[in-house]
Amino acid sequence: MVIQTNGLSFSFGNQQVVKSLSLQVPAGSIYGFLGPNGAGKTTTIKMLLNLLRTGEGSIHIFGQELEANRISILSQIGSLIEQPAIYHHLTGRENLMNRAMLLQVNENKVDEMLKLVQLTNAGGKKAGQYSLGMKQRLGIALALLNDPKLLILDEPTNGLDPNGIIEIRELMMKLVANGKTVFISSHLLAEIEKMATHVGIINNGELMFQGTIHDLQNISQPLIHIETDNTVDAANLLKRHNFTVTEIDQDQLFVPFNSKQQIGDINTLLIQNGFTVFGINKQRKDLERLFLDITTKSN
Ligand SMILES: Nc1ncnc2c1ncn2[C@@H]1O[C@H](COP(=O)(O)OP(=O)(O)OP(=O)(O)O)[C@@H](O)[C@H]1O
Repeated sequence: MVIQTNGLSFSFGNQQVVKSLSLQVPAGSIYGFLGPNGAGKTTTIKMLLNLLRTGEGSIHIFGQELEANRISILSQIGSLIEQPAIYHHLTGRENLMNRAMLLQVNENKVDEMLKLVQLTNAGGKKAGQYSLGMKQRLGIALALLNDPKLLILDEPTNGLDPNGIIEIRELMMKLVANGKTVFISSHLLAEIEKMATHVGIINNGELMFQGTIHDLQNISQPLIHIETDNTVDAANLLKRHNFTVTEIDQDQLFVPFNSKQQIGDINTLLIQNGFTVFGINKQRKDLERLFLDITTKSN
């Protein structure tokens, strides 16, 4: 394991914001650390980077205890938390040159990094004029300059447009293909699902799920959302025809999605039985619904 925590906890005053977290991040993974705002992601990340002192529990990175091996461990981690530390009056290339000199990294590495994050053409432009996505990529290039084995990124896609998100995703995949391990936090399930190999889900400081992306897909199966003129009767009809109805309220009901054909079959069945179908469509589970499933399944 590249990161392994055991019973990791942290409190701000008497508010416990991280509760007995046991994270397992395998080498070569893109580990998506998923949770709503305020769940405790940034606090956890700060502990992993030794920016906050661990309350209780232990952190091992690269198989070594963090506090006792702080310098050697941190020198092999690249990180980006909150805003990237960029000088806006310098060009992207100058920002990298600056850091390269500090770290005594060969200048060649600067151009290599610009290329990796697709900023070669914009390298001569002032970083203050970069879009948010370009700034994030420059921040990642800065974090990668000393060739770390592990990259820890806190919500790197926050505020990015869809293109910016795709660029970050592609970059993560490239990094992992080059043998790195990436730990990336987000509050968006859809975003994490598209790039992660492993996922940890945190809510109110507690780890609610940890596993491979396939394990997650098993519990985050999409749903068919159906709106008709009589929800209760429609649900009963579907149940009589062996469809599972997972949720029902006044205006809508949900059936687990299996195939497009199944949507057509349900539509036909409802119409043939005299129902008016206002809407029928495939829907991904949002984080709240997923939490609900995880908690009901583990009870
Ligand atoms: N310096 C601080 N002092 C007191 N409470 C704090 C401090 N920093 C964070 N908290 C609280 O700790 C909890 C967890 O915050 P944290 O920033 O770790 O969550 P997060 O999952 O990263 O959320 P976000 O995505 O909104 O940053 C929140 O309730 C937050 O208000």
